[in-house]
Amino acid sequence: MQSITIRRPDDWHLHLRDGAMLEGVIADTSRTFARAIIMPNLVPPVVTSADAKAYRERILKALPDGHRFQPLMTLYLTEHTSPDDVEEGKNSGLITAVKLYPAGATTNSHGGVRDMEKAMPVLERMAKIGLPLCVHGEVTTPEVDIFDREAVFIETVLDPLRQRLPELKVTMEHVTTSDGVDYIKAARGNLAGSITTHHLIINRNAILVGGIRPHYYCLPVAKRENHRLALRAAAVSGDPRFFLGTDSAPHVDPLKECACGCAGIYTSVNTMSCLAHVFEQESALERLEAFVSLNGPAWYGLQPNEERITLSRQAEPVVFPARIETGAGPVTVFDPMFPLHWQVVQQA
Ligand SMILES: NC(=O)N[C@@H](CC(=O)O)C(=O)O
Ligand SMILES: [Zn+2]
Ligand SMILES: [Zn+2]
Repeated sequence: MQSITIRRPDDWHLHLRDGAMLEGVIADTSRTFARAIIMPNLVPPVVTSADAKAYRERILKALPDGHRFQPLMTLYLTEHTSPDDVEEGKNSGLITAVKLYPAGATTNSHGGVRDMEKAMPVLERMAKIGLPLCVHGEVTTPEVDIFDREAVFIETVLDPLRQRLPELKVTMEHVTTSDGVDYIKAARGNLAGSITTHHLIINRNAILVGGIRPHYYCLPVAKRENHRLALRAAAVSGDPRFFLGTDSAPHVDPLKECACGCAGIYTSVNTMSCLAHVFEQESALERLEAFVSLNGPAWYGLQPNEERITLSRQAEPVVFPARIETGAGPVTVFDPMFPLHWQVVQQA
């Protein structure tokens, strides 16, 4: 197949940041994607509907002329989040989901939830009104090995929560293990998972073999090859419970290339080219649309986009920039370590 036309995709997990970084990165998403779930882990985080409204306005203001893009806002769940504020945010159409970061799990998550008990009133309200909870599914207990944090989260936090509140819709974000894939597949409803572009492509060797490579470091950290293969099988299966959330997470290079580098991989620039490559390798190009354009809206109760984009396979490798320049500084673009031949040739 040399060309494929699909509904315009959405990104169900995206970090746009704020200020000069927001201005520098937004076009890389809005050029191709119609909508994205916007992560609330700013400094300070987006915790109230008023914060989300103001952030949404800043995003729309940063949007280049002529780009049609809808930011779907989330609130950062804290132990003090007000159930009424969350409900009002949902009713006004502002809020698409609430995000749970276990305290300390990832970038800018120190204000996250320490004691799940304290979050129960708001989680109960969300279950009642049908507002999904997006979770960064890793425990932060220092005794738990970083490669086991997702599996232990499922067992000790997620499953008990779902047993207690089966009506709550939960998105397990950036699934990185076969444990996560199996848990989602075994669920009898109200559970889905997003998968990033990079976790379909790299395993943990990318970070550590031949030298330490900070631009492949993200959270949850990439796992062993058997996990990557399980993620690929889930993504290309067409199973409606799996969809794209790029988790594209820009950090300026000096904050990654240092003694204690930040977690996050910036994939917005070449995500669709990488995904077409993966789906072609898996002989599943006809299911790319389900993963990037259909399964996500169905889960979030939205219509798929009516516009179409076309990707075509170029004879020569497509050249992407190694890094982009933003007003905040340079940001390295994800390098899949193989030539990319697919290119979005027609945007909506
Ligand atoms: N994925 C990452 O490695 N980093 C994200 C946070 C997150 O999604 O956990 C970030 O905000 O930089
Ligand atoms: Zn996360
Ligand atoms: Zn993220």
